[in-house]
Amino acid sequence: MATFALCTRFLPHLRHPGLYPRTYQFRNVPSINRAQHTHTHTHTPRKPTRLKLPPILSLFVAVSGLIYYAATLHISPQPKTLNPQTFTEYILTSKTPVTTSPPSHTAIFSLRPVHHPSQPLPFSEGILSVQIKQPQLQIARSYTPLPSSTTGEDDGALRFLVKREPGGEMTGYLFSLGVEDRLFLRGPTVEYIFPPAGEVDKTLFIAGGTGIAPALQLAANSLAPETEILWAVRRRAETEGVMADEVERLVRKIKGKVSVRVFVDAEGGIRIQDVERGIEGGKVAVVVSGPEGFIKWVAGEKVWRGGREEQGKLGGIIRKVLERSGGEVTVFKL
Ligand SMILES: Cc1cc2nc3c(=O)[nH]c(=O)nc-3n(C[C@H](O)[C@H](O)[C@H](O)COP(=O)(O)OP(=O)(O)OC[C@H]3O[C@@H](n4cnc5c(N)ncnc54)[C@H](O)[C@@H]3O)c2cc1C
Repeated sequence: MATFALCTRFLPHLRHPGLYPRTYQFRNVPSINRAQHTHTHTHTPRKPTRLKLPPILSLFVAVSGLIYYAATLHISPQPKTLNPQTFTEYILTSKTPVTTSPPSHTAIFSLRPVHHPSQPLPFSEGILSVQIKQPQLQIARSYTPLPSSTTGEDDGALRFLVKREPGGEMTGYLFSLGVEDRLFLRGPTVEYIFPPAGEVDKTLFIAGGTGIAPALQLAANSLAPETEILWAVRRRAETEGVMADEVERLVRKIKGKVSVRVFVDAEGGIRIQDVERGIEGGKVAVVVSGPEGFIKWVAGEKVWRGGREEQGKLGGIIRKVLERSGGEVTVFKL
């Protein structure tokens, strides 16, 4: 979430499917969190035996091989359902502004896949994002699916809370689309792996603006016994209308596990005491998500090193709180 200027140009020649064996990718996740399985396999080489074939039979074998190769080119097409390598087709089913009065800069986009997915997305692993393509400019940007609004069968539908950026290349395109228009998505990427059961007593999620989308996704799926969300917004209207419904629905669904507090900038925003109270008592995983400036103010800035975005030093309000009162805390900047 951190970089609103992040831009992924397509490099199709580097995206050979064989190079990406996973059905989803990981980003910004310390490798220590990932299970590594290595197998050692000993093998005694056998003496090679050479097969001698008559010339006519060799020709037959070669031609059959060519025919098989040509045929398999047609029977192994690109996957049709969401995958990290290729873009798959979705249809925009609705585009609902968060509020109409006053008109809001944010809207919830609902998408349905053209091809029914064979398996659900791994929401229980961690916070997932997917990329949406802007076909004219050949760019893609990441967006965070909101938790599912249905309790029935998973039909692969995805919903996104998107803020329209003035002059934004992708959001200008998204907001210009109409219902029934086609979009192209790839992913998912796991942006943050949930701590295993029993590892934390609570998650404190500090979200700015559309950073509420990963906060709700985490609250709906993580194993932490409690999630407290501090949601900072420029205008209260961003938390009303369909977003108020969204938050209320989740709070009802996972009763007692999640609380959401709204902080409006003009009314003072998030204060140091709010963060202090949030990390009191037990082991707390703090996750921060929102625009670059917000992340810097809350937890210090993320840094780019060797073409990769890294966590950077802990700073901002959280550092001040920990220096003042201590605490058993891990911090992750999305
Ligand atoms: C993992 C992840 C998840 C995300 N999830 C969401 C989500 O759920 N919802 C959401 O709304 N966003 C999300 N984002 C942000 C999203 O990916 C886009 O960055 C965002 O929508 C803006 O894209 P854009 O192409 O419209 O804007 P851009 O064209 O990238 O522009 C962004 C802003 O910068 C300004 N700008 C651009 N270039 C310059 C320049 N050279 N000089 C000065 N100003 C400039 C533009 O005017 C605009 O105001 C996520 C990002 C990440 C990395």
